[in-house]
Amino acid sequence: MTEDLQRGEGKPLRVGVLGARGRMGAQAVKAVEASRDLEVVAMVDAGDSVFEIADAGAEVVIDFTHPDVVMDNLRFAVDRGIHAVVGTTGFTSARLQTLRGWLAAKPELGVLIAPNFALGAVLAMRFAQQAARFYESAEIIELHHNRKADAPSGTAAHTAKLIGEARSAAGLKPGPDATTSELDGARGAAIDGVPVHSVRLPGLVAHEEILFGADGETLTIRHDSMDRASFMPGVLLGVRTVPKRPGLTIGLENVIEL
Ligand SMILES: NC(=O)C1=CN([C@@H]2O[C@H](COP(=O)(O)OP(=O)(O)OC[C@H]3O[C@@H](n4cnc5c(N)ncnc54)[C@H](O)[C@@H]3O)[C@@H](O)[C@H]2O)C=CC1
Ligand SMILES: O=C(O)C1=N[C@H](C(=O)O)C[C@H](O)C1
Repeated sequence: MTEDLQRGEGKPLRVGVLGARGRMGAQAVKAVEASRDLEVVAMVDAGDSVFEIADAGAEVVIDFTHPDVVMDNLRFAVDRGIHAVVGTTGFTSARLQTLRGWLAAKPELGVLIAPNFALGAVLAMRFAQQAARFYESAEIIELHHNRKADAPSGTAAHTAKLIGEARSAAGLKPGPDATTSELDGARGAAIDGVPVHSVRLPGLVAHEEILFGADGETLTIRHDSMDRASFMPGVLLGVRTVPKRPGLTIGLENVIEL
């Protein structure tokens, strides 16, 4: 059965891409264009008018832009009743609260925010969440290309939050750590009690290592995206699913149902 028939409409879903000339946006445009059941109707980047998205009749918008502009983009999409699939980072709990408020006025609308669209990264986060209750001590190292705008990565921040929540649910506190003298930044940034270390190097794409330690053993969970192609199946799944998922969904794991 073709994807068109699966949608039961025979008409491709109309997609607008924000950040269309960026590293991720450009790949997303290609991936959507290669899908028979989807159609790119607007490509918008910095300096273009966001109104092009609405004027073109986009039903879903994909956002891979910048943490500084993503909330304005979402405000625009929600106001105009356009579903959104968001890969851009920078979602604090205050931002998510604001977004939930906007969506309350549009109960039919779906917004999916995924810290990472790569299947392996989603699995790594899930495995880390499962391991967290068995280990008091955990640290994260995230490694990315040197053009990345933000640190730590959205994926690392989300992973740390999942570990923190799993530990609290199990009644665990962060494990003993005798280091009392340190150069600023040497132990990374603490997120929910988990130290997160960021590496930026040309040659890298997107990588994460989650390390757990206990007496006499360590457990390392590692994921590597060597190519941005790794994100595209997740992005396409998000685009096809979001019109059927009203409200705010955070994390691709809720769409794949691991
Ligand atoms: N969730 C995921 O799986 C992934 C998320 N990301 C995130 O996606 C975001 C973008 O990453 P890259 O593509 O590597 O960055 P990039 O810098 O290559 O692309 C961003 C693009 O957005 C454009 N832009 C800036 N302001 C805009 C606006 N107001 N309207 C439309 N376009 C605008 C820029 O001109 C640029 O072309 C980052 O936050 C990054 O962390 C990146 C890879 C995977
Ligand atoms: O900027 C990137 O490249 C990536 N950003 C996302 C993040 O911050 O977690 C996802 C992935 O790590 C690639």
